Amino acid sequence: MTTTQLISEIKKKRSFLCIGLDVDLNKIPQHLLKEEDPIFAFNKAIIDATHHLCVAYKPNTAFYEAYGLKGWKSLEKTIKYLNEKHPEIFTIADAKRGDIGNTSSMYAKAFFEDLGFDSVTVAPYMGKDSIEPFLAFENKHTIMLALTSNEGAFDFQTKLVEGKELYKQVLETSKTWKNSKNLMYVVGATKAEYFAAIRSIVPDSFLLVPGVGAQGGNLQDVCKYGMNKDVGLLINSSRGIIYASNQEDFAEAAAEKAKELQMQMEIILSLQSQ
Ligand SMILES: O=C(O)c1cc(=O)[nH]c(=O)n1[C@@H]1O[C@H](COP(=O)(O)O)[C@@H](O)[C@H]1O
Repeated sequence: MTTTQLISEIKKKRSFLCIGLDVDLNKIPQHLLKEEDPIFAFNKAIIDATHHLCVAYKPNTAFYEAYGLKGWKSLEKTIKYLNEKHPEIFTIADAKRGDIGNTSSMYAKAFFEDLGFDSVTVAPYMGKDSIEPFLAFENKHTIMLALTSNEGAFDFQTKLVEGKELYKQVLETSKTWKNSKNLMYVVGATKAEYFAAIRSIVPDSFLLVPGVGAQGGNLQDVCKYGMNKDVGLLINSSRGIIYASNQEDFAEAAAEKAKELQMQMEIILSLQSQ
């Protein structure tokens, strides 16, 4: 999917919500465990109930890898279902990969070609040659960690390197890489006070913003400093939406939570256009 298509979908749906499909068999309604593929059954019900409210889904691969081959098959079925039924929805493989060049090329093939995701998350620690193999894919997007939502973000990302915070160095350097137009960045919703500084370095890039909901990030604060002329934000919530109920009504409960966020986004978008 191109960035232009993503922007037009945001405008159409009046939403920049991304729903995280982080499926934990201990948290899903127990009646689903009777299904042949409980993870896919859960995802399908969530997607069917929420697809009109969001513009992206983000399965975090850890939640599938943890169940071995079965889990990977559930991930495959989920992305296939999304691509066939909702090709207008942006898909993110949250895998946080990145390795020496030839290995990164294989990761990129796995997520972009074999599975058919629109994007994949990567970690920048190994530098340029670990990220450029992902960027080489046309109309695919590489979402690089910039300033993460967790407490450990302060261990390295905000430390001064040659007089400048490391996350700023990462953002600036990444702009010099080949095909950097295919980059998006992860910035945690819990770090709202950093958005203005981040936008001054990457004014036009999309930011994937996790940390709203279960981690306590605030949507209004993020939008105030993080939005650009194209919106430029994908706000992710995983547990806050998909585990709204663990009973038979789980999909409707998830849709209600998604609707709450979408309505707040609609208000923010209408204020922005005034
Ligand atoms: O790359 C991510 O998506 C990510 C980066 C980050 O800084 N913080 C963060 O929480 N995430 C992911 O975003 C999701 C957040 O889930 P909830 O806290 O349940 O909404 C998880 O899949 C995390 O792995």
